[in-house]
Amino acid sequence: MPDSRVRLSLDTLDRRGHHPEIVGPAHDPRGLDVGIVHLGLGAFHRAHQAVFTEDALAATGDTGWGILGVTQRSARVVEQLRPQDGLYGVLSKGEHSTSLRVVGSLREVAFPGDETDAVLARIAAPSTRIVSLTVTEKGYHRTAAGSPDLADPDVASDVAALRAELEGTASGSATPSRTPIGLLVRGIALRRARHEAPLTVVCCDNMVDNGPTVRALVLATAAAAGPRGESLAAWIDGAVRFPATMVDRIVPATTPAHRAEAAALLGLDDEGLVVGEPFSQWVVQDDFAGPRPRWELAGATLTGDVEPYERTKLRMLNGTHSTLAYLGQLRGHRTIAEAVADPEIEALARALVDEDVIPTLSAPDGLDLAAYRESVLERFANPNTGHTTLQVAMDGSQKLPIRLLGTVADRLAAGVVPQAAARALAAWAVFVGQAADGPAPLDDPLADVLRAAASGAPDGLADRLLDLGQIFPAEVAGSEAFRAEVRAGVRELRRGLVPTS
Ligand SMILES: NC(=O)c1ccc[n+]([C@@H]2O[C@H](COP(=O)([O-])OP(=O)(O)OC[C@H]3O[C@@H](n4cnc5c(N)ncnc54)[C@H](O)[C@@H]3O)[C@@H](O)[C@H]2O)c1
Ligand SMILES: O=P(O)(O)OC[C@@H](O)[C@@H](O)[C@H](O)[C@H](O)CO
Repeated sequence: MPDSRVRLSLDTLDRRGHHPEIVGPAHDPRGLDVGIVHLGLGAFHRAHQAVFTEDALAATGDTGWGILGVTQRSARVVEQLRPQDGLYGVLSKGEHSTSLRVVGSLREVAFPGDETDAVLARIAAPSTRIVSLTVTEKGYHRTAAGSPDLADPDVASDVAALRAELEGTASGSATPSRTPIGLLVRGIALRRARHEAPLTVVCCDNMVDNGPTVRALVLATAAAAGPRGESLAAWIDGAVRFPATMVDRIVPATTPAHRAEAAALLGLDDEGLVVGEPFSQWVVQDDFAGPRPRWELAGATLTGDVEPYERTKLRMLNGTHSTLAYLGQLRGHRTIAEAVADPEIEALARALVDEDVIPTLSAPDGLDLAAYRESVLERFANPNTGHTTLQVAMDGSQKLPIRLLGTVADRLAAGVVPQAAARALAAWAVFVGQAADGPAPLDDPLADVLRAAASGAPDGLADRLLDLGQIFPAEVAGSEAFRAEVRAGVRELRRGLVPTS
């Protein structure tokens, strides 16, 4: 029996357990060169794009698509993965099955806090053809209008560094980058200065029009750096592509229990372990400036139009996920699986999908939306992922506009007041009110604003939150009928009922 105190690494890989449920890596990691720089080396990238990339490499024998993973908020992930030579396991937890695969496509890791020079050089390297991102919604540092938040000191620091680099006044080693978009634009500037090779930026965050959204942020950030920045923006406009994507796999935060389970299987400790459901889907707009991995050979869909997939997924899956998270929190359910097993919550989730969301969708490629709803609810019911309601509930100010408010705006424009969506927002409002009052921290970049809005007379809670222009667009906040529904939902929840429409 291998010693479970030994860490997974290239040197220890052949000491791993050989149970049938353990596979990988699908190729020899030592033979891979970096061709992708990934910004936001969280759990999701490791369980999703890195796995698709590894499978594509295994299918073609191509060795040019190893990944450099960049983590910007803290060096912790680098500390976990560098001693493991980038190797990590993905523990797949189905309702009735468990398997573990070791992934070897991640070849390098970096923390821009002290390695900005190295990351910029990698983005600029001719062998790099793709920069991908999963930095969470708040990682984009946008204003309510969607432009780069130039008043944010982190954004301002990257813009100042970019300006100095473009004007040749920067000296010594690079100013540490503090934002993903700043890092990306500075890397593209260096690439243009060195050889002008085209590049493709693949956003894999859950955002509406994620590719075009990142493109607009990149162009505006470049243009904010003075006349040379404007010239850079014009070059990017022609040389860099920003395909849209739809990404789907439920990947909860890894727990010590997951690590213990994987160590028992593998016979090696794995600090970089991630956990996911068996299901995985990736739809990518086939609009690349240069070569790309043959992800379609790994099961991805490369298509001309991602929008119907993206809208369906964000509104049906993510909108329902957030609804389950807030109602689940209010009714004491720790996990999403427990929340969806609560009949009253499930009834509201079904009403949300059937009455509010589906009328706003055109099914992609003939997808049966009722069957999709069932598959989503079934995935949520998987008790073995352990996805917590608290994790899904975090950052509501960033998620709700993407997941629910598009549905609300479309229904209001069609002359219908979406009652289930109003109840979902009421659940968020009561959750914010309770979190603001209680001992648990409110995990949201707008926590201070939310806390201020939550204080005051309880009867005005819904209206004070709906008045926040950073979250609610005028077409939603301006509907008195919709406000009345949200208020009614808050009153019912306060009486301890799950409101149903
Ligand atoms: N986990 C999932 O089930 C899942 C599924 C589909 C899509 N996604 C997308 O992937 C994103 C990341 O999910 P995850 O599970 O990897 O989360 P995670 O918490 O494991 O990782 C988050 C990553 O984002 C970076 N980040 C966060 N805030 C940042 C900031 N302000 N500036 C710079 N970087 C920042 C972190 O450094 C980290 O690399 C989600 O927000 C979502 O858009 C996740
Ligand atoms: O990852 P977040 O925190 O942005 O959102 C939490 C979940 O709703 C989300 O990650 C889903 O699990 C995912 O979108 C499924 O593909």
